[in-house]
Amino acid sequence: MSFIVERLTIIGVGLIGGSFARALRQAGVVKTIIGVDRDISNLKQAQSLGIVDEISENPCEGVRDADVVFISVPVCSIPAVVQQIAASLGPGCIVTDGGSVKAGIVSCCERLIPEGRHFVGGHPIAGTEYSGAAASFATLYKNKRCILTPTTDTDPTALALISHLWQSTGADVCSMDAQRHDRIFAEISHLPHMVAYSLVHAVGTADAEGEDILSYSAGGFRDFTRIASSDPAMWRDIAIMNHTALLASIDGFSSSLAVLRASIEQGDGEGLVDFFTKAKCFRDGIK
Ligand SMILES: NC(=O)C1=CN([C@@H]2O[C@H](COP(=O)(O)OP(=O)(O)OC[C@H]3O[C@@H](n4cnc5c(N)ncnc54)[C@H](O)[C@@H]3O)[C@@H](O)[C@H]2O)C=CC1
Ligand SMILES: O=C(O)C(=O)Cc1ccc(O)cc1
Repeated sequence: MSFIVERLTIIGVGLIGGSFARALRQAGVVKTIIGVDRDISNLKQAQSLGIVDEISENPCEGVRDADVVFISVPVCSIPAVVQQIAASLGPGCIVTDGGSVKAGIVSCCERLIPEGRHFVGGHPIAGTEYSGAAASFATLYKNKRCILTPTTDTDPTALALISHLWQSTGADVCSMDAQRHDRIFAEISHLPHMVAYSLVHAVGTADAEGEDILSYSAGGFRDFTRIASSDPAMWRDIAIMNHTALLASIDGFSSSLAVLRASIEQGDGEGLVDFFTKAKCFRDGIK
């Protein structure tokens, strides 16, 4: 077996960190995996499930002698974790992350990483509405995209190693500018989560007569709103950190909804068919 990495530390052994560990272990490319998490019961469960070999509640202790550190905690906590561990990173150590927002994280973390250590921003485009180590699984990243967001300061060897690790999980790796990443994912991921949360919120609170409206939900409502079961703290952080791009996406969505509302108000059947046909074409074109 040829290891690419001797010691990998995962800070935040939840769905994303736990799945990264499981996939790399299955691929046989990492020798020892150390898990760090502030939730000790989650951490012990990760160890008993064989996701990590060693555990620590102390991030500075956990990263000692690590070759690679993967940070998979909610996005607003990522720079704080990097600040906490910075002085404990050994020479040549590569720090990377799996956060859903990139520009703020990359600029903060590049500033925080000491000389001779490296940072590479990343985001696997795969997940579920579940959280915690027990929800993780080895095939989460198989045939899914993973986006890396290098800058002109990124060390090419560090970038190549992180890319190789993600490829070992079965992911298709590509690189993109962090600002562009945040604009794209505001539209295709963050907006849909906001719409799903607000739809369920609206329908749930519209039940003034106590008619238990939600109990009548059919497949369409359930399919469309699955992601509204996602972790609220994770989505609070994403909404706050990507607020500029997300507000622009919400405004675009509001305009689209206003066009639809006007067609309904005016009884404009042709306008409605045009609107639905255009949307159906976009949807049917997704591979
Ligand atoms: N859930 C999803 O579908 C996806 C999530 N992401 C990103 O991955 C990251 C992790 O998300 P999940 O794995 O879903 O969350 P999770 O809730 O399953 O796991 C996060 C873990 O981090 C721990 N944690 C939180 N703050 C910490 C801190 N300051 N120090 C140490 N441990 C801490 C929690 O106890 C938890 O075990 C987030 O940044 C999220 O934006 C990226 C792609 C998909
Ligand atoms: O559950 C789903 O379908 C998701 O969309 C998961 C997801 C959540 C956040 C990301 O940054 C990427 C993927």
